[in-house]
Amino acid sequence: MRPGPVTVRPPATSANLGPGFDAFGLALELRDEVVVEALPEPGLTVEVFGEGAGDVPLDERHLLVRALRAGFDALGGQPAGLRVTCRNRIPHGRGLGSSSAAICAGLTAARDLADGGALVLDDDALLDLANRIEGHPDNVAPALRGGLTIAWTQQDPDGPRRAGAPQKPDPAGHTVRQPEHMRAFALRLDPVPQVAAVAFVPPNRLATEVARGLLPDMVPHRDAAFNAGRAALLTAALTAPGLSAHHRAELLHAGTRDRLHQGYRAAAMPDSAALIRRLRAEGFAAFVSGAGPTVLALTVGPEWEQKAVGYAPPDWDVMVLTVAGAGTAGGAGPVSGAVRADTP
Ligand SMILES: Nc1ncnc2c1ncn2[C@@H]1O[C@H](COP(=O)(O)OP(=O)(O)O)[C@@H](O)[C@H]1O
Ligand SMILES: N[C@@H](CCOP(=O)(O)O)C(=O)O
Repeated sequence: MRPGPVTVRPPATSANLGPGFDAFGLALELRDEVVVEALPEPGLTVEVFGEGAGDVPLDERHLLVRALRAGFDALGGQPAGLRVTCRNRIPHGRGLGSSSAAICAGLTAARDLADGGALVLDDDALLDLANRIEGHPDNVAPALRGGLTIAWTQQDPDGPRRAGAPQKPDPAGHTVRQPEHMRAFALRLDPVPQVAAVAFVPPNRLATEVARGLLPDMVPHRDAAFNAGRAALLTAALTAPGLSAHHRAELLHAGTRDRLHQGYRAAAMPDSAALIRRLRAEGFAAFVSGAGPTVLALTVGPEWEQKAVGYAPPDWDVMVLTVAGAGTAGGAGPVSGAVRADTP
């Protein structure tokens, strides 16, 4: 174990993007900053500045600490003591992936502090472990890989024998929500550089767990078929080169329609639903970011960004965000994934 400190900067992420429920995710250039140090003396110190300060627990229940512990468990051992400093900018409980950012930051920091960490917990194992903690892969995939990601889970023939996979939930509750044999995978794509996102963040929160509870067990076949087609269209609208801005905006608008989750959740976020209707009527590719209540509009250039910003309700925050890790898909270097770690 190295003492560090290690600094990790996980990005915000927007999941679903309309039709890609639990599959699509986009990394956004809005980052928390976390510094983690392994100490020789026992003890845990957690400091939080910015988002979540005075709100999140400062002990072993802290989400990032739980991820650190799960990471160290997978890597073979815990350090004697830990000091964690969080400077948070990603809003909590708004659908911008704050929990995924914390989980991915914790796991990445644990891996960076462990000698030979990347050999035991490679990028694929890290994604899988992050998904086990978060419970769905669509935020952790872009947080770790950057850009636009399509994530999925499938049965793992190696099951619990696979390196890095926790054998069972440990007594301290270090979280294993996914069934042991379902493994997470992700494909990373690069949206064209003109694409950015305008995030409209309301003052109220909606916990993802609560929003997931609003979804039905079954959906009509025609709705599933509708979403499958729109999801395929959205992938092309985000990544196909050579389209005019006008044509791309039209395809993004059609490609962000959804019938599988937003309608079922609308009653829990009526102001977001109303803003989406307004933006879509003006031609913007607007949808609920993750489980909400943030609204995201995909844009195709500065004029679209400026026009979209004008629709922000008075007491909401509005941010124009570029895609995090854009242009580095498959590339080498510290920003090839979206979580950036600096070790001295
Ligand atoms: N940086 C963080 N540090 C500690 N806990 C966090 C952090 N980010 C998120 N959380 C926990 O996750 C909760 C939000 O998760 P969730 O409901 O999934 O919303 P989000 O869409 O922001 O991910 C917070 O209320 C907090 O308990
Ligand atoms: N697919 C999930 C995404 C949740 O994202 P979050 O940022 O709100 O945690 C869902 O829609 O439940």
